[in-house]
Amino acid sequence: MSDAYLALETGDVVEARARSPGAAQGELVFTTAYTGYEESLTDPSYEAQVLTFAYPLIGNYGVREERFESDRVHPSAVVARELTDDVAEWLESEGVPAVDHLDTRDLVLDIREGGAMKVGISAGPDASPEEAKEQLDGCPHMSDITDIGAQVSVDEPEFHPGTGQATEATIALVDCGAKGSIVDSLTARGADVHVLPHDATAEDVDAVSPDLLFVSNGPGDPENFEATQALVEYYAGDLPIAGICLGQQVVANALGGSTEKMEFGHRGVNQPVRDLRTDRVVMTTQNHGYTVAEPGDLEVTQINVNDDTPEGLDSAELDIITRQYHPEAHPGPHDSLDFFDDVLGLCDPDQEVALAD
Ligand SMILES: NC(=O)CC[C@H](N)C(=O)O
Repeated sequence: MSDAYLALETGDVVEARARSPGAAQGELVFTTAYTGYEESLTDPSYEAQVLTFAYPLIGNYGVREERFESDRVHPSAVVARELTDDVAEWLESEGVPAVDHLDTRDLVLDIREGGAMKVGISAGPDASPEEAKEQLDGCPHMSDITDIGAQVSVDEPEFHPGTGQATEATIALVDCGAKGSIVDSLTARGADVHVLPHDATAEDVDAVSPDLLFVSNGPGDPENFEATQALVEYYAGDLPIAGICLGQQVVANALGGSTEKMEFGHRGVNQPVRDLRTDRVVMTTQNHGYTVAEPGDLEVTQINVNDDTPEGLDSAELDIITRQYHPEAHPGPHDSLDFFDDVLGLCDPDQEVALAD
């Protein structure tokens, strides 16, 4: 007998095995990543989503805290063909429902055909299809979760001193749900990083006298990060600006561009990206469900090889550089780590960074 149920927006109820009990709701998405499950599960960008792993076995190299991207698990529930005991016990200790022993190939095809959809989950000894359907009925649309930034951002500024030697830059990093690896990539190159709340004001930014404003990754609809967008509007042209993933989207929205929801997004560790200036293709890690539709004052410098969506935006005039993918990704690939050298180059008036106009 099954002890877990997933109620989908298609009307189907899928039976599964409970590995961590509880009821949950969220936007059902899938990642094709075959490695990096600890990083994915602690990535704040997965807040309010139910993460399905397309790769069939998750947990085969254990659970180690030093690989975490934040201090908690962010998906509201986890779905896989087979979860190891290590991962199931970790998710149970975090109170995050998890299910396995279902055909995740079918689920991924449902998402590919129907788009990212809402799901309700009921798992454990008292689980029922009715409870799963109640969860589904109560699940909000991702774009309606207007306070999602507050759920993942620091409440107070935090300071992370540089550990490397390459630069003496000071960065104001607006935390919209930042992955630890972004801060680490900057401090490892010597930058002092002030992590500021998502709703930081210009006074908060001025208080740390930064050389550059950095907008982090984060969950949900970029249009719900109004305070962060206002900061970018305020500083554009006066301070160099960089961003990753949600950061790219917020920067585009601030500079006359627009964003839109994708059908099922890009989530995986082998997304090919072409640089339009060099024709070089790099492999990238991605996790996003929205995309820049119009780049506004920025120029599209990199595109996704699969669907031509913007992956990199620049402005030489405004000293802005953003990426839709994750150059900092662990365990990799690390093809695009030089992004951070370009970002820090923008802080140094003696350094030439070749940006598109
Ligand atoms: N990783 C991210 O920053 C994701 C950005 C945004 N929440 C999206 O899904 O598109």
